Amino acid sequence: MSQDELQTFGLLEIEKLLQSNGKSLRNYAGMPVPNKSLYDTVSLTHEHDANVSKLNEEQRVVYDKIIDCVSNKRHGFFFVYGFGGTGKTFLYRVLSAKLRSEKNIVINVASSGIASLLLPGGKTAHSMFNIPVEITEDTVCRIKKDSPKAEVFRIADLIIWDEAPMTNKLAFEALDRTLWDIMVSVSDRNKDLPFGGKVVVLGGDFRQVLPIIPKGSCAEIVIASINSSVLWKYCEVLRLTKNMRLAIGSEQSTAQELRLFSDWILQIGEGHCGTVVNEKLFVDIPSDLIIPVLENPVEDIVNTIYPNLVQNFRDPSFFQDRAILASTVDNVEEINNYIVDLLPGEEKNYLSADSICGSDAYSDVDVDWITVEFLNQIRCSGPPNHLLKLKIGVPIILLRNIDPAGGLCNGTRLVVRDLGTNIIGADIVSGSNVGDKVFITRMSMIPSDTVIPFKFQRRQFPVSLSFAMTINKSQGQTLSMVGLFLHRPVFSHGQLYVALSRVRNRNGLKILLCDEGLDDAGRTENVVFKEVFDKVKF
Ligand SMILES: Nc1ncnc2c1ncn2[C@@H]1O[C@H](COP(=O)(O)OP(=O)(O)OP(=O)(O)O)[C@@H](O)[C@H]1O
Repeated sequence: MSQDELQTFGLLEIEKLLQSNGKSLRNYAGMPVPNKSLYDTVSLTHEHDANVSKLNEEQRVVYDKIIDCVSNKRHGFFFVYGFGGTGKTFLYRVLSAKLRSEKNIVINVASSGIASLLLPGGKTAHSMFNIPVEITEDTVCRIKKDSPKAEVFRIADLIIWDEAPMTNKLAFEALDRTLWDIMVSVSDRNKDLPFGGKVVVLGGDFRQVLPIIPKGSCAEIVIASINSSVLWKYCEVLRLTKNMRLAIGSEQSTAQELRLFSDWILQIGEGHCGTVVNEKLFVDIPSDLIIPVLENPVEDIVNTIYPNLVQNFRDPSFFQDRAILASTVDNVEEINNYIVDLLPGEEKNYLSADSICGSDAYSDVDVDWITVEFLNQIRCSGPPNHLLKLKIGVPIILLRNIDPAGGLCNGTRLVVRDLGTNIIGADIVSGSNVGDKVFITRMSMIPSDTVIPFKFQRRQFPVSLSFAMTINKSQGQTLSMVGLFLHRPVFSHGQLYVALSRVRNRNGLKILLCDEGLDDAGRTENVVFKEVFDKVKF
């Protein structure tokens, strides 16, 4: 490589890092800029040309509408509504390749870290748009109008936001206000348009888990969804209904079997199958999917999903593609602790350092009363527990986005290889960087749990065991073997659908039902807030 090529290569790498943080070399006076486009326009053109002809009719309609808006500099707000496998990601990739090959700027984000890894140059929406964790009707994103990030949004041609239904509508409204503010200074014509006149494409599936509202009622959760937002009236819903995952590759008989399975899951997602008893919806589970309870339900599901655990435990691929899912954190912890105790090897216990945050005044809480021991006992969603029990060879899941570009985000699964005093070595087993060896250090985490009336921080490794995980945590994961532990039935919209749709075929699914109080053992409760579908207009 010549000196010039080397310099261009180095500058492009720096520019990529800067752009992933919403900045650019152009924002720093005196810095040289690469004399080539950040994207390899030739290979993007090839990628686009190879895939555009494969788009099915529905995908083509969406593609044409969006390209038309961007090419003619018209605003547009779309929702691409399709269940898993209908080719949303494929479509986003073709769109991004087309526009980037023509030097347009495309911002790809997703609500979760896992989904963002599937998008070209994807980031989580919260980090890309600096959306505050605590959000109200008046919130704006933390982006200054004269900042480099604002400049990127000013010139962006398309924003794609995947898995939109799981994000609170207030986050989209905050982005709308922020873009309005940025764009209105460019042209007055933007002042009456949503998102300041940008072309914005949201995507996802309303059958999946909706925004989390701690202890929220059906009405509260439906009202927090994007399709209850004031912005929704500007949105054009574009539907994808053809399952492309099944359409390609499978033999006829297998495809037929897969289709039946996929249709059953969709019916469950929409609340169209089952029996209503006392205003609750129950679904019959086919007997061949049920794990019989012999004595101890935990032992029964572990033996089914992790057969010959102690012998297979050293096989690096054993944990790669399987997990037990449960609806509550208590059940998840019970299963994880049961398994880790069974395994051979020295156990290492890591304790967190917990402390009350800053000098915030809590008018209704006596801070002196809050001891460290009390903080240690708090178990909340987000940070790990005070005590983390690990052994070499166990699977863990990340609880924070550490390095999304390196495949380390909230939801990435790993297998522990080294347990140091201040560092954990692990191999990535899911997502875009499978096989990479990484090191994880402790970090301070502040729970955003609004049920706790004060703020505290926990310094701990941002991981938990992942033999079992909550259904909500599994959204976005693809597994080949799933054991669904329904000791307590699901309690919120979309959970049963998400749990059942983690596997690609029926052979990979087993369900243990032991809902206390249910007379009929072959059934489980399903929760579907049908109101959320009523608000999707076509
Ligand atoms: N038009 C197409 N031609 C060929 N293959 C396609 C097409 N559309 C999608 N696929 C393939 O079908 C599979 C499912 O598509 P994709 O992952 O884009 O769906 P999705 O809607 O994003 O699903 P999920 O929500 O589960 O991620 C992928 O393997 C993808 O490459």
